[in-house]
Amino acid sequence: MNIETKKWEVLCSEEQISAKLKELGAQISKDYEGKNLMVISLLKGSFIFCADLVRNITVPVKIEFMTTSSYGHGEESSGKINVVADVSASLEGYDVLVVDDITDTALTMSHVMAHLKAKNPASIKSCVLLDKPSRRKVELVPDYCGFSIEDKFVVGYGLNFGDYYRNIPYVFNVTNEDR
Ligand SMILES: O=P(O)(O)OC[C@H]1O[C@H](OP(=O)(O)OP(=O)(O)O)[C@H](O)[C@@H]1O
Ligand SMILES: Nc1nc2[nH]cnc2c(=O)[nH]1
Repeated sequence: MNIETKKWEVLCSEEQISAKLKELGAQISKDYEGKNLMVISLLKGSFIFCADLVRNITVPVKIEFMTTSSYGHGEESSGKINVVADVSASLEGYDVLVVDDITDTALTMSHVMAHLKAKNPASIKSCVLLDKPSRRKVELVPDYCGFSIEDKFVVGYGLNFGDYYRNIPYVFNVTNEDR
C-alpha cells in the first residue's frame, strides 16, 4: 500500500505526547528516587520515545540498549522474538526499566522481561508509550503506559511502516480513504 495517497488519522498528537512525557517522567522520577535506575531502550522502535522520556526523568539514570525484532516489514508478529543485540552491561544491583514504543501481543515485552530477569537485576519494570490490550497473546500489564489504544496498526514517533515513517513526530493510523 502506498500510504502517501491515503488519509492519516492522528491518534496521539505532538502536544498529547509531550504532555504525557512530562507525566510519565514525573512519576518515574518519584518512584525511582534513591534507587539505581537503568533504562533499557528496546530498539529500534523505542529510540524516539526513550530519548524524550529520559529527558523528563530527573533522577540519575544509566541508559542501555537492546535490539529485538519480530515483525519485519509486516503488520503481524512472526511470533518469534529475535534478540538481534543483547544489552552489554551487567544488570546486577540495578533497578531496570525496560522502555518500548508499543505492547501489542506482548510477546516482545514478556520475552525481554524473562530474558533480562535471568541477569539478576535488583528489580525490573516495563514502560511503553502505547498499549493495545485487545491484541494480547500473553498476559502482561505494562507498569507505566502512555496511551491505551484500540486495535489499529499505528505508525510514527518511532513506529515503522515498512522501513520508513519512524521520524514522523506524532502517532497515526493509515485509513482506507484516499486523500
Ligand atoms: O507486543 P508485540 O506484538 O511483540 O509488538 C511490540 C513490538 O513490535 C515492534 O517491534 P518490531 O519487531 O517491529 O521491531 P522494531 O522495534 O525494529 O520496530 C515494537 O517496537 C515492539 O517492540
Ligand atoms: N509500526 C507498528 N509496529 C507494531 N508492532 C506491534 N504493533 C505495532 C503497530 O501497531 N505498529
